[in-house]
Amino acid sequence: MAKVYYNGDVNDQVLAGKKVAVIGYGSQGHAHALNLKESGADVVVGVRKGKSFDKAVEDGHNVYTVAEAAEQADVIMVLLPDEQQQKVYDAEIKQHLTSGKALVFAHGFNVHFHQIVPPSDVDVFLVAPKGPGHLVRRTYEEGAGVPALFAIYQDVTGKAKDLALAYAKAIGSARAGVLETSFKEETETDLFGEQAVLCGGLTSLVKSGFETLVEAGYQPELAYFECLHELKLIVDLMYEGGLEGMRYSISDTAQWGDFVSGPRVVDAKVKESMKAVLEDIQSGKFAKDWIVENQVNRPQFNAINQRENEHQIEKVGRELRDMMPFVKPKKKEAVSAGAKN
Ligand SMILES: NC(=O)C1=CN([C@@H]2O[C@H](COP(=O)(O)OP(=O)(O)OC[C@H]3O[C@@H](n4cnc5c(N)ncnc54)[C@H](OP(=O)(O)O)[C@@H]3O)[C@@H](O)[C@H]2O)C=CC1
Ligand SMILES: CC[C@](O)(C(C)=O)C(=O)O
Ligand SMILES: [Mg+2]
Ligand SMILES: [Mg+2]
Repeated sequence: MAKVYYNGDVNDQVLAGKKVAVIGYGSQGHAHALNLKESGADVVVGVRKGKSFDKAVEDGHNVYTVAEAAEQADVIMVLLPDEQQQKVYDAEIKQHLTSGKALVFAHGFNVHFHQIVPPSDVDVFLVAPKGPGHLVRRTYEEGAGVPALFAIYQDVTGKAKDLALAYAKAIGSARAGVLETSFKEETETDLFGEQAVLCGGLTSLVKSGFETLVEAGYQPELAYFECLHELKLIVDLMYEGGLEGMRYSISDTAQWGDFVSGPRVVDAKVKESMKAVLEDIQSGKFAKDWIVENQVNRPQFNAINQRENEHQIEKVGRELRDMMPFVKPKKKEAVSAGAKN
């Protein structure tokens, strides 16, 4: 079994006396900055002026431009959108990466795909929570945490591993378990997971199920409950007890349908498609396409996003969720076009 690090395995002292700059105050940024601060770390936030900046000030942080934060920090955690990182790194971070500092990421995309080439005299590592930033924050507040991966790309000081683990502990992840990986493995598995299963696979499965029922004449509200709302309740059981734990709670009829119909829907062809998705990630094709899409101001991303938001399942869902205040996002985790913090 892989070595899993927990709080008791971590030497906190390596973070003592170091200033951490959290660059970006979105989904991950706000969670890291608040958790680090409450764990006793010396934190500053670096972000451009706007909603995120104002929110970071409101949350009680010392907030600077990216360049000012990078200049004063020993540990620089880059929590900007992947597609923005190279530009901001070149303009505001690179010149402040003096010898012996640490450059840190929550996802290996830019380093692995050579968009950012760090200088050879700094530590470079990643601490990647395996969950959305708002849950990194929420679970920390509840006394728990989101598991994380860490990977060392460069260890100049000889302390990179200790520092990565101390960072992971300070954001709450060592309460749940921290595993060592490489930049390559983290980047490729994270991209695969979100595309094939967690986000892309799931939204396509949910929409296909919803459309199949509605096109067959069933009520959209019923299709929403069956194919989307109840999913959380089923996934919660899988989260707590794996597939077996979930199957313990469902009826034997459902379990039989799971066994005989599940593989008819997600069949060998789907697995072939998953392999093709993985190959595009491994070859760098996905990364190249995404970088180019951003260079031309995201025409496809924006068009698909608009079409998705107008799908019938979203309209029905908004109406139904308005009637269920208890499913509303906690605090300010609301869906909005603006800052994701
Ligand atoms: N979302 C997640 O839960 C996870 C993300 N990650 C990784 O974490 C990193 C951050 O992602 P995520 O938290 O989703 O990012 P978000 O999009 O939620 O937040 C980005 C932040 O960066 C700021 N920002 C954007 N562009 C600039 C700029 N040009 N100059 C200065 N600040 C800028 C935004 O400010 P503004 O409000 O002004 O736009 C915002 O505060 C990525 O590497 C991602 O892969 C890893 C695990 C999970
Ligand atoms: C599943 C999506 C994710 O990889 C994540 C929350 O871990 C992301 O990039 O946001
Ligand atoms: Mg992920
Ligand atoms: Mg990801």
